Amino acid sequence: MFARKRRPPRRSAEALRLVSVSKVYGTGDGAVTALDEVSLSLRAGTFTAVMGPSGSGKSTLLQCAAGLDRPDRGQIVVDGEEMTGGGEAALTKFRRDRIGFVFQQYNLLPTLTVAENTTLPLRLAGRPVDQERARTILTQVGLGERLTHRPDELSGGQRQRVAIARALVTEPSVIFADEPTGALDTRSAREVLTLLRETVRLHGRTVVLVTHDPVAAACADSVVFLADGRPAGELRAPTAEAVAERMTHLGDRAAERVNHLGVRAAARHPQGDPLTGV
Ligand SMILES: Nc1ncnc2c1ncn2[C@@H]1O[C@H](COP(=O)(O)OP(=O)(O)OP(=O)(O)O)[C@@H](O)[C@H]1O
Repeated sequence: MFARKRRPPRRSAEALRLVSVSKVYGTGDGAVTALDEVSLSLRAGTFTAVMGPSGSGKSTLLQCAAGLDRPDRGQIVVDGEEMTGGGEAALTKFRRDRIGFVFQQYNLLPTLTVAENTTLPLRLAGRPVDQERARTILTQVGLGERLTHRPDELSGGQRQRVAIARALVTEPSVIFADEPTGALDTRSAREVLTLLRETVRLHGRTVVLVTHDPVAAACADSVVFLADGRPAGELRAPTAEAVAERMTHLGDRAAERVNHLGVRAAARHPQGDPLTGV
C-alpha cells in the first residue's frame, strides 16, 4: 500500500552493507575508536536491532550508516549503491532519496501541521507531494483524524507515529530508528514498535533500530551486538530474556576490561592516578 510509482521498487536483495567501517573521534592520546572495522550485511525487508553497552558505538554506527556522519575508513552500500565517497551535496541527495529517520525526540517542526511534517522530506527533496498518499500513510499509522494538528497538540506516541509516517513517505531503502521508544510510556512504545514491524512485514521496508531495551530489540528479526566498536555476535529470532542475558555478558566483559585497565593504570601510577588520585 506504501508503493510509489515514481521510483522502482528495491533493486538489491541486500539493503545495507558496511565494509570495514572505522570511525575515530579525536587525535593522539585522546583518540577514541568508536567503530573498529565493522562489517555488516542486512537483507532487504528485515528488521534488525543494534544493541551494546553504553559507549559501544551504536549511535556512531547509525550516524555513519545513515549518512549523517562520515566514517574515516570503509564503505557503506545502501540498496546496492555506495554512499561513501561523494561530496556533501551528493550525500544529502543520497540520504533524502534512500534513508528514513526516526529519532527519540521526534524532530518534528512545531509550526507545521501533521500533514506538512509528513510531506516535508518530499518538499526538501524537490519531489512532487502527493497529499492523498500522505493522508493514506497517516491513516495507516492511526492519525487520519489529526492531519491539521500541530505537534504540541499530540501525545508523545502520536508524535512518534508522525515521525514514522514522515520516514515512510519517501519510500526509503532503509529506515534508521534511534531509541524511538526511549521517551514513550509502555503502551505507546508497544504501538510504535508494532508500527515499525508492520513497515517491514507488510510493506517490505528495512528497519535498523538502535535501542537499550531488550523488549524493543526482541521485536526485531535479529539483534546485532556491538562491544568496543566491534561486532560482538548476533541473535536471531530474539527473545527479551535472551537479549538481556547477552547484554549482561557484554556488560560483564566491559566491566572486566575497565578493571583490567584500572589495574594496569594502578601499576603505572603506584601512588594512584596523577589526575584523579585514585
Ligand atoms: N563527537 C564525539 N567526540 C568524541 N568522542 C565521541 C563522540 N561521539 C561519540 N564518542 C565516543 O565514541 C564512543 C562510541 O560512542 P557512541 O555514542 O556511538 O556509543 P553508544 O553505544 O551509542 O553509547 P550510548 O548507549 O551511551 O548512547 C564512546 O566512547 C563515545 O564517548
